[in-house]
Amino acid sequence: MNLKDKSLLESRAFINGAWRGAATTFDVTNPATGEVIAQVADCAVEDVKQAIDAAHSAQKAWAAKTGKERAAILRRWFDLMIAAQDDLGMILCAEMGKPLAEAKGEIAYGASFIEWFAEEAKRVYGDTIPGHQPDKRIVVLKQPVGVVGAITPWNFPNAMIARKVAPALAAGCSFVARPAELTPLSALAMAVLAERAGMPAGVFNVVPNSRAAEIGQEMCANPKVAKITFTGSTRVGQILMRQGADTIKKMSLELGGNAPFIVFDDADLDAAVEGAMIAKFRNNGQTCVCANRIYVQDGVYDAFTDKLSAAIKGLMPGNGMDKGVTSGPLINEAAVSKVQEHLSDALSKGARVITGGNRLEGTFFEPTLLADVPASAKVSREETFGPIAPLIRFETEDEVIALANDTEFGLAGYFYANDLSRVWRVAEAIETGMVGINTGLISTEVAPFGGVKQSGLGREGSKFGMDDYLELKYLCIGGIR
Ligand SMILES: NC(=O)C1=CN([C@@H]2O[C@H](COP(=O)(O)OP(=O)(O)OC[C@H]3O[C@@H](n4cnc5c(N)ncnc54)[C@H](OP(=O)(O)O)[C@@H]3O)[C@@H](O)[C@H]2O)C=CC1
Ligand SMILES: O=C(O)[C@H](O)CS(=O)(=O)O
Repeated sequence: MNLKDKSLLESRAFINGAWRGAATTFDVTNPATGEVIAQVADCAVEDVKQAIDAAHSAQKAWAAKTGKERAAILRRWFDLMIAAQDDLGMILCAEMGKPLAEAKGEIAYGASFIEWFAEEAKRVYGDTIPGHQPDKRIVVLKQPVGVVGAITPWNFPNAMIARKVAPALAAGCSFVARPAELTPLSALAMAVLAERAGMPAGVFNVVPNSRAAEIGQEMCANPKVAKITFTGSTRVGQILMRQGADTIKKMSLELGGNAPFIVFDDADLDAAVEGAMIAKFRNNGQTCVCANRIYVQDGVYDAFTDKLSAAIKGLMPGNGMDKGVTSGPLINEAAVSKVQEHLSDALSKGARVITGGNRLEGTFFEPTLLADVPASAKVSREETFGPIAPLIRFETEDEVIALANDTEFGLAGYFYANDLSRVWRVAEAIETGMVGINTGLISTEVAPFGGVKQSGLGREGSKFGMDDYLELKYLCIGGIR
């Protein structure tokens, strides 16, 4: 990697403000080439316990700082991340595979949460409530929950940590981050810059490791951990909830999705195609808010199919470091297998390939458009997490709402329509935490990101994002004469 600042490529753990190796290391490979790009300290449970102890020791002093003092450090961290955007993007592209431009975009997206919550840190307002008796005065305080344990996924190795650590630190919490084994380098680079920003020792800790389950067990069981924040599959979210039950751990969970993307007869088809391309193929289809199934109303089905097919043919899979590349590799063999499973299942149930459908070298896969997909196909019921766009034809609004909601997931949904009454009817009827209306890109730091049903608990980003890291304390003051 041709970095301007080579010190950003860190392979040690960051615990209590110090960099440390471990007894063993694990390899981090570039998914586009298979080359080993780093050998990273493989933290043991004992290391994680020490990180939790450090976070616990540091938290009270961190919370005792004023919101403005915490904000100043977070703001410096933001400034340093933006100044290092090119290097951080290159590290992210190398370990995760997304195209360099998209990786740099993720750095800006992740940094935007740090900027946003640096501002929110000064505005943790409580309440006063009129007393229920003449001598009573009531005040409601908001206080930080304490030590936060975080487990994050490989698909957004910078932004998924930033979206959690920023509100946590702004609220006065301390933080132990365990990044995905596949992509720890972005988290470690964030720690390099946190140290430079003047983050006190123990406030932010990063413990890379190759055995996620044991770290999750420790974080869930350790009484010094007040809260778990997790982004990943619903399966793992369920494991963490079970494990956290014994200590009533607070949980913020951003889990799996199965986003419907609906094109009505009155849609602007060119806008709908543009939105479908973003919602389906951003990060090569490896996002929890990707359009997983595309419903197209009868009257525009053929025209939309032709337009979308033409747009998909313009995508260029390849090494994310190369100019012009629009889609990187899938993250690993398991991801390729899931895509192939969904493809063959759909074809066996009558779907047709309009474009794509082939595995390429390594873990690259052609961006694929399927037509005439039945609602019973796996690709419309399970999260594909890859570059397959399945088209499902529908006739009526009621029919497509029922289809869209027929899933245990409820993270994001999208639809294109211009009739105002229809927009309100569908927006209110769709069972998701977030709805894109005439847009395929909804992720921003200013709005509450999160799902309903089995897509998670809590919200990240926006003014609501602080709530997950704060506790209400009710003061009842009596004897006032
Ligand atoms: N909602 C979202 O934003 C995301 C959803 N997903 C969904 O999850 C599916 C699988 O993706 P994947 O990355 O494998 O997601 P996982 O849920 O398996 O992994 C997410 C994180 O959890 C860790 N983890 C895995 N098992 C455990 C465990 N028992 N206890 C504690 N932590 C654990 C992983 O570690 P490690 O990777 O090191 O094993 C990783 O850091 C995707 O197909 C997609 O459906 C995935 C990513 C993001
Ligand atoms: O985990 C994810 O897929 C992200 O939450 C998607 S987004 O925030 O970049 O939309």
